[in-house]
Amino acid sequence: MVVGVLALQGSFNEHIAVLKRLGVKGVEVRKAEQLQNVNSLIIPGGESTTMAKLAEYHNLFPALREFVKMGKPVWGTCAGLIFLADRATGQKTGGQELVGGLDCTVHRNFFGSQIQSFEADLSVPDIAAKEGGPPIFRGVFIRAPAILDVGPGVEVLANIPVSSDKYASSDLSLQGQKENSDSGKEVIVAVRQGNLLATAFHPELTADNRWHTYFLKMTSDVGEGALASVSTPVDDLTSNEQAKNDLPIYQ
Ligand SMILES: NC(=O)CC[C@H](N)C(=O)O
Repeated sequence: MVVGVLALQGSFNEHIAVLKRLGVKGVEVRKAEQLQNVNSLIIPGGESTTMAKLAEYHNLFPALREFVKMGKPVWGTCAGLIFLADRATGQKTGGQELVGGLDCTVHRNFFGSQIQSFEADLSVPDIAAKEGGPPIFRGVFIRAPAILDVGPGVEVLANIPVSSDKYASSDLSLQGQKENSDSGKEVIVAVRQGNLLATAFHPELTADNRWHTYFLKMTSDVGEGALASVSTPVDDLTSNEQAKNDLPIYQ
């Protein structure tokens, strides 16, 4: 199994490091033809406008769309989620080209600027049921997007509560979003739609491999034969501070 990681900009090295930890070959993808040699693709976090400009420059969009249409597994983290969304709000003037395929509306900078980045515990029972370990996952949100609405074919994997002022200023109140049990408001931060997986946060910056092992199983389900044994150590689920400190500052 070979997993491609779009390597135009952003945290592609961190994803490749996790794949290596799991004994899987991760290859940097910068050209359309390289997509022919990978079973699945991770689109990393970074800065989606910059990434889109680079993808346009390298004429990657047609090949990326084709890859999605062929039913190959694609996982977008953060800026990668924005890439996969059919609809985006909060874009820079003129917007940006998207790969699309994921029936949802994403708000590019829902949680605010760089200094409003944060970490939070997320309840993701579906992934824990498949990958083992506790139902709580650490979410590292760096200038993160959020999903404002999803189509009927999209499975919501994780939500996060948001303050009522944030909620009121985001047009969500107009869209009849779900209220959680404490009668607070919440937004969607992880989804799956068939071959597409998307997270608004950065699992590659934690020591918890379960999002990656889940994606590798999506890859082996589609690809050739059984997945080489992939371990899921769940004894140390703390954030990888070093990896986070090494991240470039997104603008
Ligand atoms: N960490 C990230 O990938 C941030 C994404 C950023 N909000 C963007 O628009 O691209």
